[in-house]
Amino acid sequence: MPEAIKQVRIGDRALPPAVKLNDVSVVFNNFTAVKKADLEVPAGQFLAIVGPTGCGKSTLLNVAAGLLPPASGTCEIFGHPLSGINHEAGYLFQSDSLMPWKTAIDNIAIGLEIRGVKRQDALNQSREWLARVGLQSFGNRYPHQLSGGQRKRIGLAQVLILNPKLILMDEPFGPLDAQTQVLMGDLLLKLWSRDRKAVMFVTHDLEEAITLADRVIIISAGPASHVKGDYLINLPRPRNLQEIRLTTEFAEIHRTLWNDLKEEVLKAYEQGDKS
Ligand SMILES: Nc1ncnc2c1ncn2[C@@H]1O[C@H](COP(=O)(O)OP(=O)(O)OP(=O)(O)O)[C@@H](O)[C@H]1O
Repeated sequence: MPEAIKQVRIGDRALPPAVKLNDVSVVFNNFTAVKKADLEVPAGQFLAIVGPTGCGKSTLLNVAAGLLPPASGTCEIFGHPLSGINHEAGYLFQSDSLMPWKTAIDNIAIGLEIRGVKRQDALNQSREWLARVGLQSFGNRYPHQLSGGQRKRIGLAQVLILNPKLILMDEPFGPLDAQTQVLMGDLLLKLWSRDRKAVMFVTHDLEEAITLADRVIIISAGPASHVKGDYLINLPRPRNLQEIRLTTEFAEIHRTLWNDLKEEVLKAYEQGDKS
């Protein structure tokens, strides 16, 4: 196994993890989507979850978000059992969550206003976030007047302005073209490295997972998915996502993880052929 990765042992850390899934199973009607999954995300860790289509990546994220109660097993957030919505978490999903009738600056400010922050203070903070995501001169535009990548940047600011202790992302850059995906990844890492919140980042893209994350877990093909592989990624930070893909270390990590993932992808295809 290359030096830049190593297998992770779960359960030997001192601080309460941001997320701890213990023996979690999720059942939809009679279909067991996830079976007895164990997973810890330590505070401050950027964790990427990869696996073949339909393996249960979003399901695990939805359990951590408190949107989906497990049929059995437990979910703890920073050491406390989760019941109902996870209020420590901010979410960024594949689809835009911007309000079409509000300008960019108002879309970013809305979460603070809902929390009772005075409008002027919320707008001032929103302006700072517009600058951080490189859109300072786009504050008065409505979502339909922005590109897909610009809308994503507003969405990112909308989440981060609320300063969540945990960030949950479900293929957030999936709909973007390849170049914009890389630029968004660089921006995400730049913002994340300021205060290193815990992140659960779901993606089907192994390259994206390795370049962004401190740790990558591989989920087995469904049904009854579980955590199959768990790897720490010791690539140096700060990272330039375009350049890091060209390194020997990246190639070695990719080869190792792909060997693990490939089998599950093939299983998922076979199951798809039979259905
Ligand atoms: N509400 C639901 N009712 C019934 N089955 C569901 C429901 N939500 C998800 N599933 C099933 O559970 C399994 C896991 O779904 P999930 O969306 O978590 O997979 P995923 O790994 O995120 O997939 P993808 O990469 O394609 O987005 C799939 O077989 C899916 O069809």
